[in-house]
Amino acid sequence: MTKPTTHDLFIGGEWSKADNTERDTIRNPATGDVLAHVAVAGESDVKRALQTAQDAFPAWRGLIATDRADYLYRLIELIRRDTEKLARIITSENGKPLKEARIEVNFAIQLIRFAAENVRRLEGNIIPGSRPGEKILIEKIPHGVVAGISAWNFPLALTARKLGPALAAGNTFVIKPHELTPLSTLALAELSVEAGFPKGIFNVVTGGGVTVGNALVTNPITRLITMTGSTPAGRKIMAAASEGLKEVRLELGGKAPFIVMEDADIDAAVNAAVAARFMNCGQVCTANERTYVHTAVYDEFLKRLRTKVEALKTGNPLDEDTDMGPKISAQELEKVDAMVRKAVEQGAKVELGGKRLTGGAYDRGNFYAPTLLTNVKGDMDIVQNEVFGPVLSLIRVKDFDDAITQANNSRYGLSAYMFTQDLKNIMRMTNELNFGEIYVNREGGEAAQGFHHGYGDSGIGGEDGQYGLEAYVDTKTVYLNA
Ligand SMILES: NC(=O)C1=CN([C@@H]2O[C@H](COP(=O)(O)OP(=O)(O)OC[C@H]3O[C@@H](n4cnc5c(N)ncnc54)[C@H](O)[C@@H]3O)[C@@H](O)[C@H]2O)C=CC1
Ligand SMILES: O=C(O)[C@@H](O)[C@@H]1OC[C@H](O)[C@H]1O
Repeated sequence: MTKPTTHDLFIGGEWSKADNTERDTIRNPATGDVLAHVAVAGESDVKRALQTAQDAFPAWRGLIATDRADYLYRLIELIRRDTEKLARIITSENGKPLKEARIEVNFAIQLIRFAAENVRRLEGNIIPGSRPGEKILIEKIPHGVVAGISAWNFPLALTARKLGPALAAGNTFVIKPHELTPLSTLALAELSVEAGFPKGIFNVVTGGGVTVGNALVTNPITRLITMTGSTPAGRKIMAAASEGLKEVRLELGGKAPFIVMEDADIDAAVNAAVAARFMNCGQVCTANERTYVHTAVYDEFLKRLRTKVEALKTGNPLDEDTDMGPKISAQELEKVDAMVRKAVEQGAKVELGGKRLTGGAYDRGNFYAPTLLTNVKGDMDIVQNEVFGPVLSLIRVKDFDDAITQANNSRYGLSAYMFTQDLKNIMRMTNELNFGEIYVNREGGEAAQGFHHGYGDSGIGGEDGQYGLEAYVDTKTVYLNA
């Protein structure tokens, strides 16, 4: 076991002690080992970080877009150089297998790269004026100080997803990583120094949501809040932001349906269903939370699915052949277990797993068995509430209309999946499924150039791609006369 590290806040391009001496203990969810002791910001520290970002704003916005992009390209090079180190930090703090952590580092690079490449395309408009000779210009301008609040499931990529467009567009940025997984964001801060970032454009304040997060949201300096996390926390943030009439972008939970029709390529569908459910121990907002299979292929699908789930190797996430690591925390583990118990009470059948993994190294971490439930019905709690864990619920549907009706019966609206070869079904599903991101004949995984956006309880705003980048700018209209 390596010695725990100690971390201060990152304000004004340097490490800065919090005004109090309190520290959060960060633990490895696979072993329980203490990884680090991290500063807990107080309200005065949050104010200081925001003021520093505010002071850095005029010079940063004054740079031409390509100069701002060049700083981001320098950061990207350093992230690429340190891929292995960053991946190991992600795996230690979050518990995802190292092979997935490497993918996350690359995704972080792609997200920042898209922002750097496309900031020159933040184009405005010139509109004919309402007086002779007049031109009306609508230009895109940065908001000012952007506050990021992120989740623990993709600790580096979620920071990158917000930092890239915020900075590229000329804003300055303060982020609060999740209190369970601040270490990869702090490592990114270290790299920003090496990249020569101007002081104050990127700041990190660590600590809890109700304290540090709320102080970021309510401070008048903050103009835009971009958050990833749970629906209840998103609601609170939106309510708190309303007082200052601030813009919010909230990327919240999901309850993706995964539809398999009778003409689907069954092997491809099974592989994708498993990837979309068990990646990151099921802790993904786009995860396959409800698998709807046409009755004509249900038995065959179940047979092949069972083989695939049984083969998943759960264990030490640092081992190259591990498929699934632990849940992030004991609390999350208990939540999932309680949901499975409730499903069984309501009539579900446990085909595989359905319990915490114990014995040997499992006793030290938050390990849950890859779980397969059948006899699941649409009105069960497990079909309505986000599991965010390694539990695949299989539901039989009688036909296409039944699949669409059941899939749409959710208060969430982020992602949906469908497997079918029939173009008519595909056309109908893409029209009728009430979800912001639909994967046809493939597993999930957003592209940096796409748009990651959900309806209903899944949030408001959206991120990534050109639409996501546009969220980080405001407009200014100029009536131009000589
Ligand atoms: N959209 C997604 O991808 C994610 C969804 N979740 C869902 O949320 C559930 C609970 O996870 P949590 O860690 O408890 O999520 P959470 O929503 O409490 O935390 C997300 C972020 O919001 C901050 N936060 C919480 N309350 C706040 C407040 N009142 N004001 C300002 N900031 C606040 C937290 O400190 C953290 O940085 C999971 O089981 C899962 O269902 C969790 C992580 C990511
Ligand atoms: O928070 C989530 O789970 C999603 O936004 C997630 O972030 C990076 C992954 O690629 C997404 O699915």
